[in-house]
Amino acid sequence: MCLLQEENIVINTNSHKVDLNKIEQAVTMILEAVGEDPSREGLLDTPKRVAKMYAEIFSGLQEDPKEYFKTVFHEGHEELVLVKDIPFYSTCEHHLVPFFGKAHIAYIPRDGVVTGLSKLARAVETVSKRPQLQERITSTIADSLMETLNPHGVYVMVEAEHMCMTMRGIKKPGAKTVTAVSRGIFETDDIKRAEIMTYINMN
Ligand SMILES: Nc1nc2c(ncn2[C@@H]2O[C@H](COP(=O)(O)OP(=O)(O)OP(=O)(O)O)[C@@H](O)[C@H]2O)c(=O)[nH]1
Ligand SMILES: [Zn+2]
Repeated sequence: MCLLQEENIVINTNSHKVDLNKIEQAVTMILEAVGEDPSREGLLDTPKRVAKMYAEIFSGLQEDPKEYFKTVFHEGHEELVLVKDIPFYSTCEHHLVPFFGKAHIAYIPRDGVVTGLSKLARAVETVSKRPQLQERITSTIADSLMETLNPHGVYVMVEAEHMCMTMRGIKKPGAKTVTAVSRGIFETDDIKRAEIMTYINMN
């Protein structure tokens, strides 16, 4: 999230600085390099817009998803909690094009300690807003939850379509990548894992 904009530096809530000037110069160079004329009317503000866009889509860099899980409630609930179909948009670190889809996050609280439901979605948002790999989104969320709430187990599944596989390269629109990470009890308990799959697939 952007707090301040002074001259050409955007300062995020985490004090991470994004140098808008530098991005603008780079975008101008890219436009020139591909044979465009950056001074034509339609492109005049493009470097500025792209710089603002990068500040937004990479705002999760140096934010820590674990911060969200400090919001806890003592509810005595020791059964499954699942927030599913959390939409996200991220950026493939290899090609800097989007990949997007849904995340499903499940955990079984220990000692009745639960976190706010929205915090699970906030963690997805933070981790997505970085140059990323789908596998890393999945494991970072699972490990952050394990380290902060110390639940009996965590299961995270991410389904996504990668535009580097659809609009370019191999060009396979519709191909979906599914990544899943099990921690704690979900690593060993096949029935508990199967239960989550049932809930995830349920309308
Ligand atoms: N494991 C993993 N691979 C990804 C992800 N996003 C993109 N990739 C892959 O990263 C690989 C990069 O391969 P390279 O051979 O270095 O790059 P490239 O020549 O552009 O590859 P092609 O996409 O096959 O044209 C590609 O196979 C992409 O599909 C991701 O989230 N996880
Ligand atoms: Zn890619």
